[in-house]
Amino acid sequence: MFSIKSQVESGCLTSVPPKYVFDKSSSNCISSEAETIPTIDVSLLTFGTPDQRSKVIQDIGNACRDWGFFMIINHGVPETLRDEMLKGCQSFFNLTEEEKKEFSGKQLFDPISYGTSFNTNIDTSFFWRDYLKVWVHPNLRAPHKPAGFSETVREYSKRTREVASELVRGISESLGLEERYIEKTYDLEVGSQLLVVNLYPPCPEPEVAIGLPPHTDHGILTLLMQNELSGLQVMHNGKWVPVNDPPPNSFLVNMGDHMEILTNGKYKSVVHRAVVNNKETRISLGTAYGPPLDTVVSPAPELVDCESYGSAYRGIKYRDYLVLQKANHLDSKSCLDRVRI
Ligand SMILES: O=C(O)CCC(=O)C(=O)O
Ligand SMILES: [Fe+2]
Repeated sequence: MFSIKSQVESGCLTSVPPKYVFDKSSSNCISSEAETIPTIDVSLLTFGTPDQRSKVIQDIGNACRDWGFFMIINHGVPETLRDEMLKGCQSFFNLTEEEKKEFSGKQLFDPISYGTSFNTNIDTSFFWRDYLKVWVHPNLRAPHKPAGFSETVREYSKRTREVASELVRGISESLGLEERYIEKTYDLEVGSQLLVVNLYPPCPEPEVAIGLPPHTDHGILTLLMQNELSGLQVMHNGKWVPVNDPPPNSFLVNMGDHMEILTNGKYKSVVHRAVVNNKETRISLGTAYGPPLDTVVSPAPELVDCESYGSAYRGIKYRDYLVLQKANHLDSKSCLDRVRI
């Protein structure tokens, strides 16, 4: 399997090969309005006055309900660490194909896997994307190449995990639950954390290919950052909202399928996609937080309105959900639809 990076760098691609042509026609309506994606100052959760704290919790709740997606600033992850992480990822992808081959995982739960597209065994059209996936919690296993990368991955994973935990506490409160409710009920302290690095090389015909098709993320929430190039689009009120010019040093946060399951649909996972450009390589780094792999997640009883609707999703082991997602086409909310009651 050739990485798309090596194909682009071979200099032979003047058009998109047929295998990479992706039909966007079923849902390609780009929002023309200047939509404002909410921005949350997360430092107020820890350092704000009681009034500022309750206001920010309310803002988080509104952002989760209305968008399922928001940006965070003042999160405490140093800019130098973010830069170092981006450089480390770039250097990883710059290793030779021979060197990277060592990391091409064979199984879904291999601690490290390097590959291209999503699942080349079943993808009907390939995505213009190479990836590196690393399980960084509860056990950290990072690539031993390039030099120094594993230390950066360790530090980045630790610092982003702290931010995610803070956010989950705020989200718990925004639902009227005790601050640590979600964390305790779903054992998040020993939960899974999967780092996904996406590399999207320049594409000769960006309009006919896709970096990542419309999909939702499997975990509870995802923290995402990118190099200076845009490409992420978020589905909002039936239209794609391009995420251009996020505030400097911000993370993008999106609700995953397990947030939708555990809140019984109160906070929905958000469909998003990554488009490509014809100029430069875009890199994005997503960190997905979830429960331990063997935890069965079902809607929190406190959030199930038994009198009217009852549980909207059946309980499923996080591990089984991941298997289900990987065995099927990455396609909007199709995986979540399988656990809906
Ligand atoms: O590249 C992006 O902005 C999106 C990445 C993404 O959606 C993912 O890794 O799940
Ligand atoms: Fe995603």
